[in-house]
Amino acid sequence: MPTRKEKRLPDHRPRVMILATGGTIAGSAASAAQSSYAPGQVGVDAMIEALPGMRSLARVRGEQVASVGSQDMTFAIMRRLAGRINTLLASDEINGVVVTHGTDTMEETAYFLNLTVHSKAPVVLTGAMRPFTAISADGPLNLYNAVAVAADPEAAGRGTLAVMNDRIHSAHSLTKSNTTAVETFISPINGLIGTVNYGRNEYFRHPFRRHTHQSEFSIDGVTDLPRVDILYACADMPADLIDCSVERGAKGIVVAGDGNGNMNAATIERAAQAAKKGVVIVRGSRVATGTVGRNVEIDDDHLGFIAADELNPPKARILLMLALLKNRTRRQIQKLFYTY
Ligand SMILES: NC(=O)CC[C@H](N)C(=O)O
Repeated sequence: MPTRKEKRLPDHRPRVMILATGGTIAGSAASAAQSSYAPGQVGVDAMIEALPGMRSLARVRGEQVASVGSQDMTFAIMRRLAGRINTLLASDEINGVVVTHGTDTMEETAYFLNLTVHSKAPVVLTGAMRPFTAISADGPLNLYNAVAVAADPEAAGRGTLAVMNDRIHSAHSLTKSNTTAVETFISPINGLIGTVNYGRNEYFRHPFRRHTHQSEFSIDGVTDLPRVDILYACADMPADLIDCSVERGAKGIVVAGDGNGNMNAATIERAAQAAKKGVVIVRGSRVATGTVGRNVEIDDDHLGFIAADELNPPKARILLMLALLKNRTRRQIQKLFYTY
């Protein structure tokens, strides 16, 4: 029996746009076995040229949106990406989009796009842990697999995805778990969306939370996002970090709490005062797995805090920034954390 892909005639191949932003996938080192390298050096056309086999999956074009290591990713670039993807997918000329991206903040851009792209068409982030020039570079196969998923109608309606190391992750669950290993990405909350093996895709589930075409968030006409800081909790945390953020103009603070979103008594007191003044305090966790629930050891109802539920601190920050674009009550903001 011929497979679905073998039956496709060449001129019926789906059209996939690769939007490149830099990262290790475009990284270059002086030699093939060298741990120091510069991310974001190889252009999108060179990456496409290096993978002629990709053309059997899709008609592929590329655009260079940025050339940064993703530690330098900005909301300005994310907004530009979201705008370009919305335009491309509204035109019906593109069936799916791949975004090449550094891995450091891939989960943040993936989650931002999950909330601000309004289309069912596949949007797939990918990257690499080894530079383009390395021995056993992982980028080419990741890119090949990402194109296979972006070209696949079965990937549609599953929100923004990330394809790394043969795995398909949802933007909601994806997180980086190792500083250097190729198997760095995990989906610890709701599990994997699927797997992809040399362009053969298998899906296990749809994301449980709202995304993309169901999202109520829009960045049309938005030039600035409100400042939201992340404060990392630890034993004997200095409580005046809260005051510093408020003084610098933060409209919201996500505390990467210890354990189940905890912080010491002094920080709770300063955070409660900030909350009374209108700053939105979200309790997340510095722990990589598990959720943060309301009113466990901290009385959120009384203190006016929000629980991050399934979102890690950087994603909680993004949801809060978008939520603060409109006047919303604490109750409404908490509901967003249960919804997205
Ligand atoms: N593996 C990577 O992509 C890390 C490289 C770089 N720090 C980035 O995030 O772009």
